[in-house]
Amino acid sequence: MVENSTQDLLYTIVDEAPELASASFLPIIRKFVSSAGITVGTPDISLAARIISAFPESLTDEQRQSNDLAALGELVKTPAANVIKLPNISASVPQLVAAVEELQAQGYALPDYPEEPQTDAEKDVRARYDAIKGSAVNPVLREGNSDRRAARAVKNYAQKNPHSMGAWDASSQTKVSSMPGNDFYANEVSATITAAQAGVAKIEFVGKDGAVTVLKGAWPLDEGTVADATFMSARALSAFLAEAIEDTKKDGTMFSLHMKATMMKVSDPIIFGHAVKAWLAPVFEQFGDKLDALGVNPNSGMGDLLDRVKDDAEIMAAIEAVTADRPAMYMVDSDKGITNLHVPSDVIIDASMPAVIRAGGKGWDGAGKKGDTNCVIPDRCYSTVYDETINFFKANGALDVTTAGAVANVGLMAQKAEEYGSHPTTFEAPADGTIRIVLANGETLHSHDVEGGDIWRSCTVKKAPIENWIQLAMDRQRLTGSEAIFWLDANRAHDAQLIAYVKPALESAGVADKFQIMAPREATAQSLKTITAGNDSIAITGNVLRDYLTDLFPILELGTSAKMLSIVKLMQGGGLFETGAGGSAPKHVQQLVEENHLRWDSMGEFCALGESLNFLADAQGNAKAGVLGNAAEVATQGILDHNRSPSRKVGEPDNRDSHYWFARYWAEALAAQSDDADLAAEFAGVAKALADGEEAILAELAAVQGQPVDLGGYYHTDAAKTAKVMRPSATLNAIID
Ligand SMILES: NC(=O)C1=CN([C@@H]2O[C@H](COP(=O)(O)OP(=O)(O)OC[C@H]3O[C@@H](n4cnc5c(N)ncnc54)[C@H](OP(=O)(O)O)[C@@H]3O)[C@@H](O)[C@H]2O)C=CC1
Ligand SMILES: O=C(O)CCC(=O)C(=O)O
Ligand SMILES: [Mg+2]
Repeated sequence: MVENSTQDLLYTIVDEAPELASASFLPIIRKFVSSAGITVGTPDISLAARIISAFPESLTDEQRQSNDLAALGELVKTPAANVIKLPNISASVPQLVAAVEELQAQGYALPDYPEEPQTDAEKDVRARYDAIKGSAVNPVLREGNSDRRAARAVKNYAQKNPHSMGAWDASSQTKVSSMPGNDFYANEVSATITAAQAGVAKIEFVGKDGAVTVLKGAWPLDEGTVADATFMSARALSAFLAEAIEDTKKDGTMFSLHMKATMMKVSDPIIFGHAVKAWLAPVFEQFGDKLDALGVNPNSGMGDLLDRVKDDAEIMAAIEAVTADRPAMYMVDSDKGITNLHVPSDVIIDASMPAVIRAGGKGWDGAGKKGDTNCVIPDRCYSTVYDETINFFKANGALDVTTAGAVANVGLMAQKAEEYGSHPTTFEAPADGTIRIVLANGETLHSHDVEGGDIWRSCTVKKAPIENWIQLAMDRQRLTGSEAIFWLDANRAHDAQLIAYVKPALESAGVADKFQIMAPREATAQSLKTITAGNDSIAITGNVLRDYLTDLFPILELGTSAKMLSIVKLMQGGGLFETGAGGSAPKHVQQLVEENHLRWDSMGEFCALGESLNFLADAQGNAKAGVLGNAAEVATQGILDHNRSPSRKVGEPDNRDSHYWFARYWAEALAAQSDDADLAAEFAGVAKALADGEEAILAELAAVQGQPVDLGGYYHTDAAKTAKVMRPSATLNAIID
């Protein structure tokens, strides 16, 4: 990516819906910013590109691609970084395998994903694929803490144009179920590394026979790092899941499981696998050996399992019998029979729980019927947030969007903070024994007795990111004057260590009276009360709650997290501007392919673009960039004022129409400003052409909808075919190109 790193602005190439949107929007951006001499690079961090770049030796010269993610990971550690980052796929194993198969079918001689690697060569292939799996991009790029909030204009728009919300009533049977104990919450221990303890540590497993296996060596722990260890008992988890299924049946509700198998790529697929086994327990008991022989891995989900056993009538009959006896199950797509347990990447807690809550506590069952659901979230570290939210709405009714205030977030995220950085230090205990952290000085920091199958993990967060996060919180509070709450639980080992950083920092800055420290449950209740009264709150949280709350509150307040401003102030001075707080919306691609309508809302891209251009103006003293940035903000406002966001339904304006309008408002704002006469003169012509072409352009965009389209791939689409689909207006293209 030598070439990208010298560009003024980097706009990432990703996957699925946001990438389709880029096919239409990027040419517009390029045209506008080139007038200010701003160059745009496009580092490719898509799942397909990351796979391709990992196996150069298997590919032809033409097929090979550079490792743009690694280069970008270096760039974000420099003040020069100015990156607009769109959401990308964090792949589960079934998605990774599907992407590899698609590339193979396109002629890429990639190795298969080895399910059970035996030889050294297979182990090497597996290690390369494992590095691509799960949340492999965001932790690399997020070299700063997170500032996510709704721009004022976006919030005003939502209050004036409330989205639909399901009603909540006190008789709702929807609830959250979590383990009573022996989970990550119960077993957590934590310490802050002292100077005497700093150095290269290791994680060891000690068997009952005293034999020591190093699970992770060469593990540097710096002074000031908060280092935790905890585990979830596999036995307790299985018992809990079996009970939760029975309990759901008694309630007459539907069973749903909410977790983050993508970001927590080691622990959560295992937990997910336990749920698959619990659901089909009698089948696993009776046919365990056969299932093994067929290569069934419950962690990959029911979809993979069914695919492997479909020709075995006996097993299929047993599955049918168990299913008939189970409660209803929460569906991802009831029309297609895709259940909650189909693949670990379909139900992702940050998006899935808010969707249930926004709908008034409702999910959809296999018959396509709406109903109450038992939301199973095994671990208690954060489940209390959802439990409290549900209790609040049962007691108070749904949020009134027209008057509600906003919850912004300041999230501790930098340098692979906390749980989301823990996959290299998460292990399934190989047998009964002890797992311990041994420090450079020989001291044992933490030690747990475990049983085979228990999920043990260590999470760390470094000192500089913690201090930067507290500073960012103080800045945001000072700028807004809002209520500000550190969501930290004094009774949780990790949080207690953070509180030991937070309290003295606030006191020495003389602002302790401006902040509160509350456990997640209490903070949830307090924040909901605050926004219900029409006031704002800042949630200052760790990395997991950053993720969860920046979907939960925006989805309740704005109807979607796609409209969020999502700024990562890089610790070395650069800027990373994420677009919205949501994901890559696979359902939107499906709709485009079936009926050529893309309902993806680019509001996140619009907001990020304005921020990035204004950042560039400051960083490079490029006044023209500032003029473009201010005009982009006016255009964003125009989209809101004139209701130009995409509609959900085929035949109505979609994502492409919104890009036309954005270009038009952007050009008009540039023509109208008086800070830069050259830009005003140039864009007066563009604005006129766009206005004159309005009727033709909108007609050309509307004409293509309603028919299926071919993108030449899913994970690795054909660029020419995609451009053809996403840029169907010859009149618009003639103005832009
Ligand atoms: N920053 C990142 O890189 C992130 C990546 N991801 C990845 O994205 C994928 C999908 O994740 P998932 O949990 O399904 O979450 P998504 O946020 O992609 O989808 C959930 C739903 O939110 C709505 N939505 C999200 N974004 C938009 C948008 N811009 N415009 C309109 N509606 C939107 C859609 O609702 P509806 O269908 O009702 O229209 C969508 O189905 C996964 O691979 C995940 O790992 C997830 C989060 C962040
Ligand atoms: O990295 C991921 O897998 C998802 C990121 C995410 O959900 C978020 O940052 O909000
Ligand atoms: Mg998220």
